[in-house]
Amino acid sequence: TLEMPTALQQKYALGKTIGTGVCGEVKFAFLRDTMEKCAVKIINKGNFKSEGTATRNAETEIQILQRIDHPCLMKTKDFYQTEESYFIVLELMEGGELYYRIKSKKQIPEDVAKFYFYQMLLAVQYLHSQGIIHRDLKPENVLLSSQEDFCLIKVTDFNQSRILEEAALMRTLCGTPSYLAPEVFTAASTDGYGLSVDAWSLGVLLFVCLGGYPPFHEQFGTSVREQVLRGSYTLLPKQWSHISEQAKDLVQKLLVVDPSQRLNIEEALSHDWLQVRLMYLRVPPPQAQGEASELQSPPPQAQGEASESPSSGPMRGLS
Ligand SMILES: C/C(=N\NC(=N)N)c1ccc2[nH]c(C(=O)Nc3ccc4cc[nH]c4c3)cc2c1
Repeated sequence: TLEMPTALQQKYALGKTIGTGVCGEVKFAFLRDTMEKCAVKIINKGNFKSEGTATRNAETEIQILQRIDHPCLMKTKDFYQTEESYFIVLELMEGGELYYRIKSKKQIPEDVAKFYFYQMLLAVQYLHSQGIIHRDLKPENVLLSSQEDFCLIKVTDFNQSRILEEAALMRTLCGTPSYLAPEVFTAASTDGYGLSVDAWSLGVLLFVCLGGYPPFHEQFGTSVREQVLRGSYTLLPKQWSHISEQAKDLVQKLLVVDPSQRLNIEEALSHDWLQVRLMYLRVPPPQAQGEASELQSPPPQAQGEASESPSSGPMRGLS
């Protein structure tokens, strides 16, 4: 059985396991004195093969979890550790993992997928502004705040994340640059690749939300590695025929093999698919020339958008 820190037991009552991952599980819990619900992610140190990287990853992750502050990123409420495990207390996301929402619903309605994807973009835009590459964006690491379709999402699991080693890169650039390879200047981090890896993963996430199946999968013949390296995927008509051209355009501009040609987060946020169009601005058909475009009275709930200009910026209220 798992040895729990007494301090954790005193402060929190732990309940059943609500999620299991590669490196641990998530348990339901509540704060004893306020009965506030939360989730405890238990990360086993033991099953880390190479002692070195794992502990460094975990330390980086804890550092990131305690440092980030954004509505679409999971924040740590408390942290404990024992010899063999880390215990991270987090906000409880009642809707569970996006992974199960996709699994049960197959395809997510396009406007719901847009709402989720917009929040993922804001979360990753914030991470990148903090010099953090997530590197492991997948449906298991996107959590939903409720069972509702239009709910808030939070991105989590920074185990693979890297903080751009500005310092290391600066030290490198201090030396004589004449022997430095070009990619060292362009690499946003010392690992030789940059922020663009997250844009690719977001493309895969958007594909799965809209299409209900993954773009790259071992059942499609060649190895997933081959499919990814070639950027070869198929938009099956059955699933994609009713998806808008703009949504497909955004997916295709993210799933680009050459990172320099791939959309970055800012460009994705400015893509047409994510701009809010005034749904109720009706322009008369061409033959009715001269007639001013009439503005129907907006539906009550859209009141807030009434003031937006037709080419309004991205969805407001979340950024
Ligand atoms: C911080 C972290 N991972 N870090 C590492 N793997 N090193 C992580 C990963 C996955 C996670 N999943 C959750 C989480 O709240 N999951 C979850 C799963 C199922 C249900 C059902 C209702 N609420 C749920 C929440 C928190 C969480 C934190």
